[in-house]
Amino acid sequence: MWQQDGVLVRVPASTANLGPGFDTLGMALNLHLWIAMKPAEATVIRLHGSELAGIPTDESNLIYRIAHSVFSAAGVEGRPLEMDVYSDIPLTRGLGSSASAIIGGLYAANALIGYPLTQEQLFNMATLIERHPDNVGASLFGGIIAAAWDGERTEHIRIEPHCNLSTVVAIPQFQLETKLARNVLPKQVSVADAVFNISRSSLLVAALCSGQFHVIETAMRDRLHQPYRAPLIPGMPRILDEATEHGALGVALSGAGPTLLAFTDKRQSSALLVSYMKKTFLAHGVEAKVMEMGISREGAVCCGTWDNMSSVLAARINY
Ligand SMILES: Nc1ncnc2c1ncn2[C@@H]1O[C@H](COP(=O)(O)OP(=O)(O)OP(=O)(O)O)[C@@H](O)[C@H]1O
Ligand SMILES: N[C@@H](CCO)C(=O)O
Repeated sequence: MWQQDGVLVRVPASTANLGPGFDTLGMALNLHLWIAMKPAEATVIRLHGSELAGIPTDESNLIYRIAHSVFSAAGVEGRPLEMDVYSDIPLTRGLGSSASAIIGGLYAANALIGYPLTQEQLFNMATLIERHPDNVGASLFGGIIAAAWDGERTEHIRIEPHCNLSTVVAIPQFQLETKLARNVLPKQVSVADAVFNISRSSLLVAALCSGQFHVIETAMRDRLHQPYRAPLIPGMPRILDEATEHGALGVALSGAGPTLLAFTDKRQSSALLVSYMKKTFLAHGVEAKVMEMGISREGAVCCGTWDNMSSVLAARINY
């Protein structure tokens, strides 16, 4: 049952909420985490690239612990693992790094023992760990995900992204932990704010399904989390107000932030938007990497065996 040659798994980053769909909407992005995993005599974890600084390389490693939860859920006796991990996804920026690690650990371990668990089981396990289904759903299934979680089970529908839809992301150089950005949220909201978000979120899903881009500006507005998180991110209110004047279809905080994500139409240049977001963040004292980023239609995939990791590393960091 164990794949002795090991597995190589690739998982996309993700953006959550898309404005009004707090803890509900997620979308996969073209930035990736790679995990090579195989059974070994003793545990060895090697991290590659500059994005994983500070992540533990002993058995407290999140991916390692998650892999063992799969063996236990599948009724398989756990074994030590040799793992190589490389990531393009910056940590604690609102691009779903923790969700990609959770999905990567679940998916790689399940592949390593011959796929005893279904995708739905992996999704339920991932949501239980992350406590909301938006990022993990997007990383697992790719595309755009609308999901609901009742504390045990998740239901989701995957929406195929429209062929003309793309994004620009502005990634500030500072970190913001999701835990901190959730702690600033109110415990209760008004009916007026709840209705505001339900209407925008419904409109956004309809727009994404039907390709009616003209409503995205209105449909990405939010009153449940962005106003409370804005003081943590200098420049955010101005960019949310003005980005559509510079070519964005709509704009929102990506996940818990600090990254901002704008939807764009591929048929139009996004150069003006990129320079506007960069300059505006800078005017508020924030260095940010701003770039066009495609939507990943593919979720987590097994893309080879252990040996194939060397070519991933050679291509990504010139080993
Ligand atoms: N590849 C990885 N391996 C192990 N742990 C990871 C990995 N990627 C992320 N993590 C853990 O997840 C933490 C970041 O999670 P956090 O939820 O704060 O941010 P995020 O997932 O990047 O952002 P968001 O949830 O807003 O999209 C890291 O500090 C680290 O503990
Ligand atoms: N929906 C989550 C995404 C970040 O993990 C939030 O906004 O807190």
